[in-house]
Amino acid sequence: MARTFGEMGIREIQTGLAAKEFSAAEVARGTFERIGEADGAVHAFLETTEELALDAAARIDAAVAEGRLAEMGPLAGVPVGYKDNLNLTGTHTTCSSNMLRDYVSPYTATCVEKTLRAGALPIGKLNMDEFAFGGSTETSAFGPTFNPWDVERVPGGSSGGSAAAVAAGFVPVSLGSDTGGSIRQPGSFCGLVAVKPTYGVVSRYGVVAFGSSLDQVGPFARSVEDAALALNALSGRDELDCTSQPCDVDFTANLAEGARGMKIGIVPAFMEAAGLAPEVRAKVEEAAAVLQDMGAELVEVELPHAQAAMSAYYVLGPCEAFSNLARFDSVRYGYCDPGHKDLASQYEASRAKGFGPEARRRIMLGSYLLSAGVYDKYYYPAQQVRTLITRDYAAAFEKVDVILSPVAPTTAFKIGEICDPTEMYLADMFTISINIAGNGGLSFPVGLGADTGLPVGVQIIAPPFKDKNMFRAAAALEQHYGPAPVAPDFADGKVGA
Ligand SMILES: NC(=O)C[C@H](N)C(=O)O
Repeated sequence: MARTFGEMGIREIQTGLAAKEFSAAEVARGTFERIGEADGAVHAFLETTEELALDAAARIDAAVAEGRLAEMGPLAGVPVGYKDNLNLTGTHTTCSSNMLRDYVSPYTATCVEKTLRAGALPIGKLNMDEFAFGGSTETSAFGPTFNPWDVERVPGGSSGGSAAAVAAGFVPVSLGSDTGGSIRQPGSFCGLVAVKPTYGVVSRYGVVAFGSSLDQVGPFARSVEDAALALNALSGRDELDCTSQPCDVDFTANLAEGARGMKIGIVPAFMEAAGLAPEVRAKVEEAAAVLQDMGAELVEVELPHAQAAMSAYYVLGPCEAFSNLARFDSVRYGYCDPGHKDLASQYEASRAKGFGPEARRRIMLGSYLLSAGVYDKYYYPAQQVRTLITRDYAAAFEKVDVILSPVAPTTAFKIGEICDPTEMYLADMFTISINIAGNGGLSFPVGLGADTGLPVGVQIIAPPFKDKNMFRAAAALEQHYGPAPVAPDFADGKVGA
């Protein structure tokens, strides 16, 4: 079967549009056709948005007819999918929860709006762990997403649908959100370039909040250039989010510079961490050697407080989630259990039925941790740990341009394999400290693990607002490893053909 549009990269689509080899309407229709044929095996999409995509395509086609394609923006004619915690007017934004099963967005998130203004074709909303709590996309109220590399395995989470849609070749670009690893870990499990920018690079307006001081939106793509182009479209100051920052960086600017002269930090404690699979460790060492061969210098750095990141996150994250999720009270928002005589029992029943077990666990934990007497013992010290971790990174980045580390301790595990929540939390052991400190992290796919034969990512961590450093190092690795392939069973339209 022929190459599908979703398998193409941004440049390939735009070159084809400019040369009139195909129209944007054909790109949109072809994309939905492919999703219709093959998403049954993956379950990446919760909703597709044919009408919106065809409207956007008509605008692109009109511009092509007038020779104005270049004016239509960096994502002109490119199919893009959105995690289902990003609002898009007129579509459901369920956060994969029964609580929001019927919620239809009355407004559009700034990050989504920016992709639309950059010419993207909006393809639909993607499955996720409920309210972004999880590392496997198994907690979705609508059933799990399957990893296109092995459909018996998880795609990672919480942005599992976003990762799977790109890995299966349904779309070249998708957006996810990352609070503790939720872009980078599924990026690693599905073999993609997956970017958690520095906190503040992308506006959070219209993103259903989990941990407001940790959440950040970023792109999934199969090449470093596509991820950089997508971030160019997403980034920048937004008056509607006071934590967003001005950003006039072109993330594609130094992709061709190579690694020569870069200083790459290696954290010995990460490489020795208990639970790190030998095949993942071997891949990180291999990537370090590749960069060294290209003329980069490897420098050991210490992050002495990073081992406390997990404990701090499971205090700060639930506390922020507890307060953010208070709005789903069955009156202002969310599922309302019928037939209750008083408000207290309506609240209780609606929240008990609307939220799944992991969401309830986080809410209860947050409520306990913020209660009088307990607050001082946990929340306050967790904030102090946060400062120490931030200082550790600042000290390390005085010596190096980026830090190279594992993304996740293992490759993708089987659906249903991890039932203990604390074991699931460990999937984020290398990603969480970056959200805590606020700097950027990128997962780059370095091929398949020697033991499991599944994709492995390495994490490239950048100093705050120097995200371009991680793009440069990732582009250098891409010279060696090549861009990420579509998962073999799905490449060239195999599944569903
Ligand atoms: N949203 C995230 O980054 C998720 C992280 N795995 C968590 O469960 O909190």
